Amino acid sequence: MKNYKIPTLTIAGSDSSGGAGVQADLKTFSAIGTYGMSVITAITAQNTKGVFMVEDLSKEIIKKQIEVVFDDIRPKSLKIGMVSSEEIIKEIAKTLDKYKPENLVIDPVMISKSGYSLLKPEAKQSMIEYLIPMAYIITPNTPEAEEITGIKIDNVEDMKLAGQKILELGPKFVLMKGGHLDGDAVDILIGKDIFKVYKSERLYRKNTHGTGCTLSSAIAAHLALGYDICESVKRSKEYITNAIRYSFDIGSGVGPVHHFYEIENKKI
Ligand SMILES: Nc1ncnc2c1ncn2[C@@H]1O[C@H](COP(=O)(O)OP(=O)(O)OP(=O)(O)O)[C@@H](O)[C@H]1O
Ligand SMILES: Cc1ncc(CO)c(N)n1
Repeated sequence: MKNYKIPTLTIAGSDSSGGAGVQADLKTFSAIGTYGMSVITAITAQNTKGVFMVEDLSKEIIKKQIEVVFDDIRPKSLKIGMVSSEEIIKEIAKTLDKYKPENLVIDPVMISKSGYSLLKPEAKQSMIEYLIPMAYIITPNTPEAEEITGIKIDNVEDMKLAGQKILELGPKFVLMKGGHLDGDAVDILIGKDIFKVYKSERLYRKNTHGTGCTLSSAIAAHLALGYDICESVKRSKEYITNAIRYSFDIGSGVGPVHHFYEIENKKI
């Protein structure tokens, strides 16, 4: 059930076109029905056609945003999206370590759909070392899982293998996203005693900007509302599938998914 007074937080980059990053996260929190807050790590000059410029914020202002939010409105869940440099990753890990947050969802953002690198290559190792072990759940797509594990992923069997290897890095759960493979959109949830497959039909849509951001923030919102991990992933998978189903043309490139499909399709 929605509860707009339950605080959820995103720590991520800003997408000026509103389809991905912090903007997608806040829309998702609102659509699922929680109170959304944001710590911005970087500004991207981005639209539906691509990413044109990126500027990181200083580690000092990132740290301060986290501290003032936690000291005043402790989130019930949070997600981490774009964190581009080693310096920023270390600062976030150090700052969060003080607060021992529950329900930390990590979306290990590396490359935008349009091919722009959002994580500096040399920062990958610090993400593996400092951030991934803190995660309650991490949600890599297949190229990200390949980068993290070195395993080439061509099918569901490879996804399972890579997922197990990521689990050994320390997160409680791994959700391997299969959106980049052919056929049905199959995601796999792996934990010490959990193995679950979430399958949806593949939707042939042009407008898929922000799918990964939206799924991870939907999981964070559902966890904050008190659903367990399996139910949170199930509901979030349904949400992203419908958001893709009702995605729409805005701008001339890859448009956004529809965060508020439920409201728009409801007869008033
Ligand atoms: N064409 C599709 N039809 C149905 N579901 C899809 C499709 N593409 C992706 N998904 C689902 O959307 C969710 C996000 O997966 P995806 O692999 O696209 O994430 P991502 O690559 O991290 O996204 P982004 O490019 O925004 O970073 C997953 O649940 C995936 O199965
Ligand atoms: C700011 C931002 N974060 C994440 C993504 C996902 O690819 C994006 N395109 N932009």
